Amino acid sequence: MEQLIKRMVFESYGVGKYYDSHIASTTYLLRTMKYRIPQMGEDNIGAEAHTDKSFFTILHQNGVNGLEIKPNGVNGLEIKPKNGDHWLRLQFSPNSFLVMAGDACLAWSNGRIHSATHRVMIEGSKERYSTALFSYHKGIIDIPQELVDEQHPLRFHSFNHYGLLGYFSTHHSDKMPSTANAYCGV
Ligand SMILES: O=C(O)CCC(=O)C(=O)O
Ligand SMILES: [Fe+2]
Repeated sequence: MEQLIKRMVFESYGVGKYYDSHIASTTYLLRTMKYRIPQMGEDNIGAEAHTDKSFFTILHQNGVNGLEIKPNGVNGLEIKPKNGDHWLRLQFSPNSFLVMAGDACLAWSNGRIHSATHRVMIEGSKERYSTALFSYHKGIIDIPQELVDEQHPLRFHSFNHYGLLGYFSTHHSDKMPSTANAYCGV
């Protein structure tokens, strides 16, 4: 599924010729999460607000909602609100998968594909389970020159995806909302 979506994205941006070499260097991490019901006195934050550092994340959940997306700054999606400072709770059926762009995709696309800020809030009386497939890239990710033009001046330099992960693990803080900008922003 990740590869199919990547092919669709690459082809829709007219850069399908880079797809094969990109896939050849793609790596994956599969992680399952259990969010238990908060005990008395605990807050209900399952995962703090963040953007993923992956290229893509594909999420599946056990029918218990809780994932919330901050629509602030989303371009071109119909969910753009007048006041972008609230959280949208996602409701997706137990047999669906959610595909989200991460910071590597944001940089690769020269800022055209948004990596949404999201968090997990646990409410109700059912434990939540989710499984996430994160895709990464071995080696350097180049920004396709076709995605740079007068309306979209170069925003990111070529970058090492594992380098971005390392940078995030040593530098992240609430005051630095975009790891991609800090690590490889122009
Ligand atoms: O459990 C979820 O739905 C999301 C988890 C998540 O955002 C993450 O692991 O990066
Ligand atoms: Fe995430």
